[in-house]
Amino acid sequence: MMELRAVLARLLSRYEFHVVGDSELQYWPTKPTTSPMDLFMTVQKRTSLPDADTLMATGAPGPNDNHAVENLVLRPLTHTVSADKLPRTFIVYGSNMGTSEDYATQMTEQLKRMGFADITLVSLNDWDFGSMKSADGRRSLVVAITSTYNGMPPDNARNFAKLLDKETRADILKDVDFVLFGCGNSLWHTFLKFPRHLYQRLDELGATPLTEFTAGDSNDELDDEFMKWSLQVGMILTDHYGSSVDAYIDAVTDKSLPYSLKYVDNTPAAPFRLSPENASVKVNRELQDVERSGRSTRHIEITLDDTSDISYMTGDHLNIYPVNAPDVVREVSAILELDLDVVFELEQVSDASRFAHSAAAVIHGRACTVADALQYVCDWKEAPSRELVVALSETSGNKPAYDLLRKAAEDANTLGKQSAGWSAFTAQNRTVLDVLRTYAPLVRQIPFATLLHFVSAMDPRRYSIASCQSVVGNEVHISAAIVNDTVNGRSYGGLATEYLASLEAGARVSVSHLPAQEAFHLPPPSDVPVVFVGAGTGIAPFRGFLQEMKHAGIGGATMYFGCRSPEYDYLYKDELEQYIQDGMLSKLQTAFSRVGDERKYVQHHVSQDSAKIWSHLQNSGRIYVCGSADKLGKSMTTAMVRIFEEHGGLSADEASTYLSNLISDGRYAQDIW
Ligand SMILES: Cc1cc2nc3c(=O)[nH]c(=O)nc-3n(C[C@H](O)[C@H](O)[C@H](O)COP(=O)(O)O)c2cc1C
Repeated sequence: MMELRAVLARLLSRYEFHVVGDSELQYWPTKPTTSPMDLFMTVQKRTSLPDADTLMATGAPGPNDNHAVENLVLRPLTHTVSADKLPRTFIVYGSNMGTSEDYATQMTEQLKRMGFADITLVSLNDWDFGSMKSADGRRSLVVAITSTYNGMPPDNARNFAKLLDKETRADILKDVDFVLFGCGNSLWHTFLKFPRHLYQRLDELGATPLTEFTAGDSNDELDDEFMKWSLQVGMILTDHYGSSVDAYIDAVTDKSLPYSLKYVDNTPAAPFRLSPENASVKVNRELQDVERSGRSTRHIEITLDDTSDISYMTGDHLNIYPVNAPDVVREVSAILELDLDVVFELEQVSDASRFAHSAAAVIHGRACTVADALQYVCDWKEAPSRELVVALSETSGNKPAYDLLRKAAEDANTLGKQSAGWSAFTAQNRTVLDVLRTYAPLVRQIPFATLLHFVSAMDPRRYSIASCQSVVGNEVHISAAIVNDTVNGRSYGGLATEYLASLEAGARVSVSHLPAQEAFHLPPPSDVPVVFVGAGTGIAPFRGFLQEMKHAGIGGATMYFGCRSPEYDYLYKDELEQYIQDGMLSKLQTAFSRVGDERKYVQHHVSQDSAKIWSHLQNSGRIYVCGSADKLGKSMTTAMVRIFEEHGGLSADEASTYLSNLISDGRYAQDIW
C-alpha cells in the first residue's frame, strides 16, 4: 500500500490529471472520501509547474480547476520549501497503554524524514497550548493522537482537558493547523468520545483542521487505519506546506533498518528485564472445578518486596510482566540457530523506525543475552506484523511452497489486512511463533536485529486487584482466567495467563501498579449504597471492595454475579456467602448461564429488578460493572437504557444521555475489557 501511494505521489508531481466532464463526483457509500465512482481523467505530462509560493499566499486554484484534482496535487520538487520555512510542529498524545504514544513517535520519525525540523513530541498534559498564538503570524502544526478511557481523557491528558474546556479565547489557536487521529474501541458505549471532543475544541478555539476527524478501532484493524492516516497526512502536509515530495516518498517507503547487531564479549552487568523483579508468588490456587468446567481460573496472591514501593487503592489494577516459557525460548533459539548465552548490543544506524515498541527499540542501548531477549522481551505470541511477512516473502524466491506467504505479503501491501491472502495466511499462522515454525529456513536468512525490529516487546497485562491493602498489607491478590484456545488442533495459551498458571509459590515476578479511573473506588463509608455487577473474573475488584467494607464496618451492598454453574465456576462462593452472613452484602443475586434450559445472565436479573435499580439511582446510589466489554458491558448498557426509558419516561436518546451523565458523574463506573 505504501508503495502504491508513493507511486501515486510521483505521478501527481510529474503529470497533470484532469477530470473528464463537470458533473459532481459520486462516492461509494461505504468509502465516502476515498473511492469515487465512474471517475474518468485525462493525463498530461507537466510542461509548466504551478508556482507554489503564489498558491500558498493566495490559496488560488492551480492549473487544475477541478476541485477534486486540485486537492490532490503535490507541489513540484523545484518549489520545495526549506526546513526553516516549514511550521513548528507539536506532536501531542494522550495514552494510557502506549498505542497513541507509539503512533505519535512514528509520526515524529515520519515528519523528521519529510524535512520538518522543529518538532516537539509531548503528552497533551505537557503541551502548553495557551502559548500557541504566534507573534510573527507564522503558523504551527499540531498532530494530535489520543485514546479515551470510559469516555474520559487518558491519564496524561486529563489536566490538559480541564484547561482546554475552561479556555474561552476563541482565537487562541488561530495560527494553528491540525490533524488528529483517535484511538478507541467500538465495544465501548463512549467510543472515541475524547478524541472527538478534542477535535471539536481545537476547531472551536480557532485551529484549522487539515483533515476530517479520523480514527481507528482497536476491536478491528487499528494499525491499518493509523497507517492509512499517516500516509494521507504525509501527502496533505507535503501539499499544504510545499515540503519535498521526494522526502515524503522516501519517508514512507524507506525500508532501511534502524539497528545493526554487534556481538560483545562481556556478560551484561544485570539480567535484562522490562521491569525489575519486585515481588514473589505466595499462593497460586485453582478456583474452578477444572475437570467439570474444562476451564481454569487461578487465585494468585503476590507478596510485594519492601522495596517495591507499591501502594494501591481497592479497585486499582496490577500490571504483570509476562515471561516466555523455557520450552518456547529453546525452540526459538533452535529455529534461529542462536546460542542462548551470547551477548549482543544493538546500534542505531538510521532513524527509519516505524516500530517504537519493537523488541529492538526496547533492547537498544543495553547489552543483552540472546536468552534474555527471547525469554523476557520478544512477544512470540502476537499476530505476525505485515512487515515481518513482507521481509520473509522477499527472501522466499519463486518456490511454490511459499505461495501462501507471498500472496499474504502482496495482499497486505495492496489491499490491507482484510484481504483474502492475508486472512488465509493468518488463519494458519496466528502468532509469530507459528510463522517461525512454518518458515524456519526463511527466518534464518533474516538478520537477528531485523527480526527483533519486526517483533514487539511484550506488553504488561493488566489485572483488576482482588484485595484491599488495609487488609492484606504488602500483598496483592488477582483472579486470572487462564486462556487456552485450540485452533487447527494447536493449543494457544494466553501470553500472560499461561505464564501465571505456571508460577509456583516463591517464583519471582515483575509487577507494577496502575490506578483505576477515579470513579472505580468505593465512596466514603457514610455515603450512598452500592450495587456491584460482575461476571467471571469480573468479581475480582468486588472481592477487594467487600474486604474494604468489612474492614471499615460498612454493609448493605447488592451484588449480581454471573458464571456458568454453581457446581464448577462459582468463584469465591464461600467468601461471598460469608459476606452475606456478615452483612456486607444485603443481597447476592447469582445468574447461572448453563443451568436448566434458559440461559440466565446478570443483566437479566438487573432488568428484572429494574424498579429497585431505578430507585437506587434516585437515592444517589452507585453502580459498578466489571467483566467483558463485549458480553457484559454492552448488554448492561442496553439493560440500563431500558430501565431509564421504563421508569424515567425517557426517550431512547434521553436515556442514553442519562447514562452518559451517570458515567461522567462517576455513578455508573465500569471496569471492562
Ligand atoms: C479500561 C478501559 C476503558 C476504555 N474506555 C474506552 C472508551 O470509553 N471509549 C473507547 O473508544 N475506547 C475505550 N477503551 C479502548 C482504548 O481507548 C483503546 O484500546 C486505545 O487503542 C488505547 O490506546 P492507548 O494505548 O494509547 O491508551 C478503553 C480501554 C480500557 C482498557
